[in-house]
Amino acid sequence: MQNIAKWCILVRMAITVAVAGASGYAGGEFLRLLLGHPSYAAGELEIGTLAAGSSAGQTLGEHHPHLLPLAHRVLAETEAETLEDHDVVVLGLPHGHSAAIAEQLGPDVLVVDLGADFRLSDPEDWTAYYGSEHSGTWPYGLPELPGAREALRSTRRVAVPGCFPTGATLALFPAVAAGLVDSAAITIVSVTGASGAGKAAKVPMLAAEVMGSAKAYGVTTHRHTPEITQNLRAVTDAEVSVSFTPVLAPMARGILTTAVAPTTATAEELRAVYAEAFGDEPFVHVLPAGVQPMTASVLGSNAVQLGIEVDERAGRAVFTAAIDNLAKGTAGGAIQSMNLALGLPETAGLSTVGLAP
Ligand SMILES: NC(=O)C1=CN([C@@H]2O[C@H](COP(=O)(O)OP(=O)(O)OC[C@H]3O[C@@H](n4cnc5c(N)ncnc54)[C@H](OP(=O)(O)O)[C@@H]3O)[C@@H](O)[C@H]2O)C=CC1
Ligand SMILES: CC(=O)N[C@@H](CCC(=O)OP(=O)(O)O)C(=O)O
Repeated sequence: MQNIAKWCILVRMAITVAVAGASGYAGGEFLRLLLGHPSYAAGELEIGTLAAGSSAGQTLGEHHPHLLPLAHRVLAETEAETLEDHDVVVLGLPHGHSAAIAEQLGPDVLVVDLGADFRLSDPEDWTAYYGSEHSGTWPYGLPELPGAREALRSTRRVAVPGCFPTGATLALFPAVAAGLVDSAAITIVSVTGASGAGKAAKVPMLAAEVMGSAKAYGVTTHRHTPEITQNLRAVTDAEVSVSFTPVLAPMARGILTTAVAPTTATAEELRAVYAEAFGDEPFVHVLPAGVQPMTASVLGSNAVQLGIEVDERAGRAVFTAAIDNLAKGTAGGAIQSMNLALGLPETAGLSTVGLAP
């Protein structure tokens, strides 16, 4: 699979990509990024079937008027028959819908699942938080996690991380791996924009309800808690316990995570560990001491901005992370993993330049 890109170029065939859930936020953002991908511009990557659910038969332009070059494309039914015969199939479907499609796609097809179905390795966690039977576990699409990049290079199945776990994991794992924080007492609060809920959320997300107000939700029960815990357990033998609270804020995109854990380390010690972990990472930027990340700086980009401070009076490390939930938190992370799995440059089609103000 790694050589698919090379092979396609050699025989002058384009890599074909199908997107299910194309009418949704995540599918739409994946297409936006694909339209800016250098392989698409070079004619080496083609956008094939675009599929949806209730919107099948409508044009993409009715849902994503900003995706002008694809606006005329008619959305197909989401069935294995409409998606097979592509080199890459991206699934931007609600939870629980990916397995039935994926199992009908051949083992040579690179399937990139933007949903949660294949992220968790513990079936009990899955059933406890999602209430259905576990479908399985695929390589996790967070290349910055130790060992993940290597696994992604040789895979034909990718489980793209949840948007909150992306920011929280990157904010915490170097300190947890180095044993510099008490991983049994981690508290995470993430402020998120409304697009995280998907366009299907409708009523609780109407402008009248979201604008001018902020509200915690999923308190003590959010399904990203086991995903964050799983990621941190992968880098330490110490106990890991995470309390996670998301807060809905009146913005369209972006997640600002604040993760706090007891520490006896100094900020300098923590910074040295993060410099080592992320020094060669193209998308993760540790900000200078005293400078705090903000979501506006990363909007539309695949960048992750991290802040690292120690509250010496309280004996706690305070990590902050800003991502765009639809970019690095979903579609950008998916493109990054797709690039790795296809043998393309990892950063192709992905910007680190945000859209501000
Ligand atoms: N939004 C975000 O920030 C993030 C989203 N994700 C994940 O990405 C996936 C998509 O989310 P998002 O785009 O936000 O959601 P949306 O509600 O915006 O889009 C959902 C998409 O799935 C389609 N769909 C819904 N039901 C079915 C069905 N039964 N069969 C086929 N297609 C169906 C919809 O088509 P139609 O409208 O035509 O019915 C639409 O294209 C989810 O698993 C989500 O958890 C992951 C990380 C972040
Ligand atoms: C604002 C909002 O509602 N956000 C969503 C995050 C969705 C997401 O990123 O992740 P999944 O792929 O795991 O659904 C939520 O809290 O459920």
